[in-house]
Order: sequence, then C-alpha cells, then structure tokens
Amino acid sequence: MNTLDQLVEGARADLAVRQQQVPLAELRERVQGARPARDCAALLRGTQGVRVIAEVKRASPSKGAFAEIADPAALAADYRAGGAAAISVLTERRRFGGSLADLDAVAARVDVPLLRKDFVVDPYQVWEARAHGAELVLLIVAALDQPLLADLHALAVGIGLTPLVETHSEEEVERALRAGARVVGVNARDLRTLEVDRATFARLAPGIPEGVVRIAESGVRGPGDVIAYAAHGADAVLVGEAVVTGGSPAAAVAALVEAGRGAPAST
Ligand SMILES: O=C(O)c1ccccc1NCC(=O)[C@H](O)[C@H](O)COP(=O)(O)O
Repeated sequence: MNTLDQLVEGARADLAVRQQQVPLAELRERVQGARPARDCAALLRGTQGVRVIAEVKRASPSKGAFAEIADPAALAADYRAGGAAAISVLTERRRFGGSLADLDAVAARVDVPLLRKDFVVDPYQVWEARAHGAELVLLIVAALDQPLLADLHALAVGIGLTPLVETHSEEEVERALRAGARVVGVNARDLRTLEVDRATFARLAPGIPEGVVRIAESGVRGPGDVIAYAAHGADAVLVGEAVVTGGSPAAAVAALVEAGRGAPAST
C-alpha cells in the first residue's frame, strides 16, 4: 500500500470513531449558526503579488516529527503577524499529529481564512471543516474518484466553503476543473512516493485557466522558491516545514510575503 492509501485508510478509521461521537445533525446545526464564509478564491488571487498560506504542521510521513507546536493558536498569530493571507491547519492525527482541536484553537485566535488540511473522503468531513471554523477545505484528486470529487466539491461550495482541489498531474488538473474547481493546488510532492519535484508547478500551471486561482504547494524552502513559483504564475504558495522549523515563524512568513510582493501580479 502506498503512503496516500495508508493515509486515506487511517482517515476513514478515525472518521468512523468521530461519527459515533458527534452525529451529522449536530454538525449541520453548528454550520447553520456559523458566520458567513468569505469568497476565498477572491482573497487568494495574487493581484498584489503572491500570497502565502502558512501551515500548522508538526510532523509528516516524509520527515517524521519536526516541530513541537504546543500552542497552535499562538503559532497562527505569528503567521498572521508575518502577513499570511490564510492558514492551513493539518487535522490528520496519525502521521501529522494534528486534530480538529487545533483547528478550533486557531479559529478562535485569528481572522484570516483557514484551510482544513486532511484526507477528506466523506461528506461528514466537509461538514466538520465548516463546523470547526474552516473557510477552505482540501480535496485531493488522487484520493477520490470523479463522482465523489464532484459531490464533495458541490457540498463544500453549497455550505460556503472554498475547496482547494489538489493535483499532481495533467490528468488530475483536468479532473479538478471538470469538478468545478476555482482554486487548484499543484503539489510538488507525490503523495504516493513522497518525492518532491518543484518543477511540477511549471509543468501543470499552463493547463490551469486564467480565471482559476493557482496554488503552488510543498517544497518551499525560502524566498527564492516563492519567486520561482511566481515566475510560473502562482497566485499563492502553501508552506509548512520551512515556516515551523526556522527560529521565528513570523519572520519566516514575512520573508516569503516580501518575496511574493515583489513578484509579478497575476491578471
Ligand atoms: O508532507 C508530507 O510528507 C506529506 C506526505 C503525504 C501526504 C501529504 C503530505 N503533506 C501535505 C502537504 O501537502 C504539505 O504539508 C504542504 O503542502 C506543505 O508542504 P511543505 O512546505 O513541504 O512542508
């Protein structure tokens, strides 16, 4: 079984436990009482340079544990101070050490849009995302067949979320667009093999139409990578490890934001 298959299997097992604990009706009620979500596609479009989405990430299948993060809300506040346009919160427990409690804590502290980053394979997880304060939800094309991708995308949009539809190949970009994606992520990391190839964005970006927001995910080590992704038309970059493993998360994000500001604006 490859890494993505293992992650999806684990996500399904954890989901089954939560479904026993919290009925879907309760999540729906919480969503009804939630404040309206913003149009995150518009917020992430790089009209003033490349935006930065900073990630709350403790560990990963490729690197193991690399950051303690005792207080995810404080980290998120640092990201905000550094100029992050949005914050990604990994809620996967087994390999990333995340939780919905992290998402709750971050939502209570910062006002920028939050991305629920997980291995979403069931409508219940989409409702959870919104009920716990996210305005964006990750849908990974490689983890979903086309009818389920389209259904989850429609559900997310229907309850006010902006889906970030993640791809890693030309075929996946075509599937993301067919599902109606307005925000497409290109992950430099192959989630099956964990290999990172930063050239993936440059290869796939020309197949993403102008009106669609393009996000370059993974492998950003510093300002140089932001500038390189910008040169190939990125509206935003999604950065995890590099902003949690340096000395100051706020300074690390600020340096990326600064590099993004100097980058050419998308039309
Ligand atoms: O990070 C991993 O090793 C990983 C492995 C398998 C599935 C997903 C994985 N990461 C999720 C992400 O997409 C990244 O956390 C995100 O793009 C930030 O990446 P990075 O800046 O390289 O930490």
